[in-house]
Amino acid sequence: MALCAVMLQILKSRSGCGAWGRLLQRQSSSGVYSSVHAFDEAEIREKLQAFPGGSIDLFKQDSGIAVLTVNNPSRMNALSGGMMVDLEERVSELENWTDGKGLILCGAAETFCSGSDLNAVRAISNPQDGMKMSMFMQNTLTRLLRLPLISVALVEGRALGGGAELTTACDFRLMASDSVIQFVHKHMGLVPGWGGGARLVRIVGSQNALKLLGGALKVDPKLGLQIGLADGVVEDAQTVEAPGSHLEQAEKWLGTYIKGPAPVIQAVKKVVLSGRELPLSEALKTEMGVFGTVWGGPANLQALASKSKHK
Ligand SMILES: CC[C@H](C(=O)O)C(=O)SCCNC(=O)CCNC(=O)[C@H](O)C(C)(C)COP(=O)(O)OP(=O)(O)OC[C@H]1O[C@@H](n2cnc3c(N)ncnc32)[C@H](O)[C@@H]1OP(=O)(O)O
Repeated sequence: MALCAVMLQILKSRSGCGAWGRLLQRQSSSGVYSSVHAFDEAEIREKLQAFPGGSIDLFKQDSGIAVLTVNNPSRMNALSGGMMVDLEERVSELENWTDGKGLILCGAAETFCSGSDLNAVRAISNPQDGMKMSMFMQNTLTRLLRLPLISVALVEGRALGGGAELTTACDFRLMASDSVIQFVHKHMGLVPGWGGGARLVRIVGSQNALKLLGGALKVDPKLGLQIGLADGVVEDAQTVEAPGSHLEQAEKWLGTYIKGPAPVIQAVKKVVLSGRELPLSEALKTEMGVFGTVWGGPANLQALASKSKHK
């Protein structure tokens, strides 16, 4: 009887209508703030759209890897208000990409992102608007990190301020040899507001986060690797050792972790995501629900039929 109940839960979670299915759904496609928090998304969206320029470009590939590009090179890929809205829309598109497995977030013209566009920042430099932008960006970046895709930020050139925060909204970070990640917020009389502070603590620990924010330290690849902010270094395309462009190297690096069918890779991300975000008892239940989506599934049955050995 107990087994029947468990099976029922598995079947419910497969159809996405069980409690755990709902939990996962909520976790992956919702941000932090809603109308309950007096967050009026339409209002801030309209305000942000008054500051156009640049774009966020999405290129979904047959390989299951999408490339999301911050594109505003004349301003070192600073994020205009319009680009913030664009980013939210691209994240929505990715949430609905059933064949997706991986994501590379990069900047156009070999630099990552110089933070928010200072022209827009100057125009909305009052606490109320700042907090509304913070809620909007926290929602978007939380949803970016929660995508059922394994994501990597490819950092070339500079990732400054909000740009440094963007890098923390990916599962991994790869740095080009001359690149720098710098939380310059202190120099701007600010602290991170796009969720980058909270995420940074989880990535590098509170001691390192305090040093990076308090000192506005420049993180080069060596320091990045040392403190765990960087997960790898891409070689310059001109050097003999470099196996292709930075983007090709990032795709190859990511390829190791996304080999396999999309439902399995997405399940891997969901299990790690729930382990990262939920209390243990909830994470365990979520894991069981996700397990139910792949157990007896096509990839599982094929592997069982082929009597595979893992030598
Ligand atoms: C702090 C948190 C935060 C938030 O929560 O909103 C932010 O992100 S505020 C923004 C933080 N970022 C900055 O303050 C970056 C300021 N810019 C620089 O330090 C430099 O421009 C740098 C290092 C990115 C590049 O220096 P470089 O000498 O190589 O180039 P230029 O300075 O000549 O830059 C070219 C061109 O881009 C414009 N630019 C660069 N960054 C921004 C930006 N964030 N917003 C708007 N415009 C930006 C720069 O003004 C130049 O324009 P030009 O018309 O040619 O003078």
